[in-house]
Formats: sequence, structure tokens, C-alpha cells
Amino acid sequence: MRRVIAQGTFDILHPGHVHYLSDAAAMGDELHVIIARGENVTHKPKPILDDRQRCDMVAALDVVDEAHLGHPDDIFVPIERIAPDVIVLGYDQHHDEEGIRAALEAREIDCEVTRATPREPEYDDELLSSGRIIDRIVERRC
Ligand SMILES: Cc1cc2nc3c(=O)[nH]c(=O)nc-3n(C[C@H](O)[C@H](O)[C@H](O)COP(=O)(O)O)c2cc1C
Ligand SMILES: Nc1ncnc2c1ncn2[C@@H]1O[C@H](COP(=O)(O)OP(=O)(O)OP(=O)(O)O)[C@@H](O)[C@H]1O
Repeated sequence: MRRVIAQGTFDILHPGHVHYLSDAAAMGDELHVIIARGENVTHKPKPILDDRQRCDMVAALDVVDEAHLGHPDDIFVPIERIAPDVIVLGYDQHHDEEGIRAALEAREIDCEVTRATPREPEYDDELLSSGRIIDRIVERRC
């Protein structure tokens, strides 16, 4: 049984998320997804949706076996509990692969780190970013 971890904010789901999670699921037998707590999303605007709602929506996707709300202070706590064989970073996630590998090694967690592929738009005006969907809502409804 090869266990895979994917992670992210997942505020307002779109086909880019489904692509990432399907890519990650194809790398093993069981996909676990860690949902970033709103308080830990500091590199972009805070999510619109609550932690629990984002977690429940990801859990409802077919390719996902289990969605876990992230730890408030230490990202390695859920990883130690899940004990994955591979962590799949998103194609544009700012996390540094080498840094994560070194931290895993320091904690004696034997796990690969790899990156998923991007989904390119398949038709005109396909919106593949939660931020762009929110911008569109503001533009059209405010
Ligand atoms: C391996 C890994 C584990 C993570 N675990 C947690 C966690 O336990 N709690 C949390 O709030 N964020 C966690 N994060 C951070 C977020 O999932 C996420 O990368 C970031 O906050 C949101 O960025 P993004 O949605 O733009 O990728 C983790 C990130 C990585 C790479
Ligand atoms: N178009 C896409 N193709 C492949 N993966 C994607 C795509 N969009 C998002 N992802 C992946 O989904 C995961 C969660 O992404 P995140 O919640 O930051 O979504 P986002 O739509 O990129 O958000 P924002 O627009 O606020 O930056 C990340 O690992 C990210 O790489």
C-alpha cells in the first residue's frame, strides 16, 4: 500500500485542483490531503471559506481517500501520523523540495518528495485559480 500526501488551501474548487489531486492519486494507492489552516495562509489573501468547509469539499472528491485539516503549528505532525511514501507538491507551490527532504530526513521520515504537473486551460476562459474566480465574482457582481 503506497500512501500519498497532497496539500493546499483549496478555497473554491476548480479543475486545476482536480487535476493536481488526480495526478497525486495516480502516484500511489491511497491519497491523503492536508488542508492548510486559514491562519497559516500568509503568502496570499486569506481564504474566503472556513477550514472545515474546505476540508469537507476536498474529502468529497472521488480521488481523495482522506482529507485532514492541517496542524496549526507544525506541518510535520500530520505527516508523521499519516506516514506517507510520497509527498506530491503542487506545480506552483512555493515550498522548496530540498528543504522538505532535509526536514523529513532530520525527523527520520523515509518519504519521497515530487511535484505534480500543471493543468493548462482546455477551453476559452477556463478559470484555474481560486484567486481568479474570486476576482471574477468581484468584477461581475459588485
Ligand atoms: C508537506 C506539507 C505539509 C503541510 N502541512 C500543513 C499543515 O499541517 N497545516 C497547515 O496549516 N499547512 C500545511 N501546509 C501548508 C499548506 O498546505 C500550503 O502549502 C500553504 O499554506 C497554502 O499554499 P497553497 O494553497 O498556495 O499551496 C503543508 C505544506 C506542505 C508542503
Ligand atoms: N491549474 C492548476 N493545475 C495544476 N495544479 C493546480 C492548478 N491550480 C492549483 N493547483 C494546485 O492545487 C493545490 C492547491 O492550490 P491552491 O489552493 O493554492 O489553489 P489556487 O487556485 O492556485 O489558489 P490561488 O488562486 O489563490 O493562488 C496547489 O498544490 C496547486 O499547485
